[in-house]
Amino acid sequence: MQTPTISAEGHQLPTAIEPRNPGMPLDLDWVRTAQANTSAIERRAKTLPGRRSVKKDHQAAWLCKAISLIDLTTLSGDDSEGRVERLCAKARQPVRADILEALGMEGLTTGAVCVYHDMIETAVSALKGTGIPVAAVSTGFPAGLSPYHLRIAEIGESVKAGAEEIDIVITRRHVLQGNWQALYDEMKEMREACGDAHVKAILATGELGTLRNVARASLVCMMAGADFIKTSTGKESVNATLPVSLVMIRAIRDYYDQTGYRVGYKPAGGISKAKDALVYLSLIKDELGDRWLQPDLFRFGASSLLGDIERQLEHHLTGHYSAGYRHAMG
Ligand SMILES: O=C[C@H](O)COP(=O)(O)O
Repeated sequence: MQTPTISAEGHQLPTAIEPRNPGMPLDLDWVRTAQANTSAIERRAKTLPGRRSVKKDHQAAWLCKAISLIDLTTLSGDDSEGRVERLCAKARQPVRADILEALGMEGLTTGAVCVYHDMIETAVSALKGTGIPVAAVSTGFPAGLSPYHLRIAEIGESVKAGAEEIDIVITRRHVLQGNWQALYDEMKEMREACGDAHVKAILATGELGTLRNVARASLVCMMAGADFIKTSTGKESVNATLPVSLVMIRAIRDYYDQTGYRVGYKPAGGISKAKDALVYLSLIKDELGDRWLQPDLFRFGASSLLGDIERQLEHHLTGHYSAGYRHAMG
């Protein structure tokens, strides 16, 4: 991979902001013919971690790129204002100042901060003036089984509290029962409730049974206007995986080919190692191209990835990498 160019602000906004995905009528023929060749997908996914695709000279730049794409997350029952303020301080300055200075990356920030509704106001106030958006998980996260009208109302409350991005959870039952109309209607109403806020549709892929269901649910959510599709809440027993990512990324590519609209991708849950983040970036570059390696089209949902990236950047300056990282970097 070539060295990414990162602006002083750390946010690599595209020169021309494109229109958001407006969605389209539900196309059941397209949904029902969407397939996922499980064995081919799994074969390809197995080859990804071993690929040596980032040149050593470019390592630090790619790690900084990964930082700029993190939705720095805390989603715990014991979250407090103090914890969220510390998280926001980390989002504003993700890595030690001397490291950023040595790398010429002053001003680098994470892509966003992601919290529960109750912590939105704290996060908005801690991030004031930085341009870092607050994302809120919503709609009865993580199971999404609270009364429907309350799930819709929760979105409005979070937008009112200052969230610029809303991570909704879909009703898994609609996918498992093949009730694509119900999934479409739900997603569309949630999208509308977000108003100007961007909406990320969490599919909870670990609970959808098959890769084919993942492909179909991805398409339906995009048809209903999702700005991003996201793998997981981080609370399922299986969260982001490479096979699931391949299926979702290819659904995004098909949707772009058919409609001309770019939908973003957010793998989330269990991504905690710098070397894994680099595998994801390389996958996105291969399958979707450089345009998707921007914070408006790609995010990592992660609570502990930043710590490992910071360690690897420290080692970059001293020349001591961990074995796994060295292997991923080639
Ligand atoms: O959306 C983000 C995930 O909940 C974060 O999961 P994680 O704690 O495994 O990084």
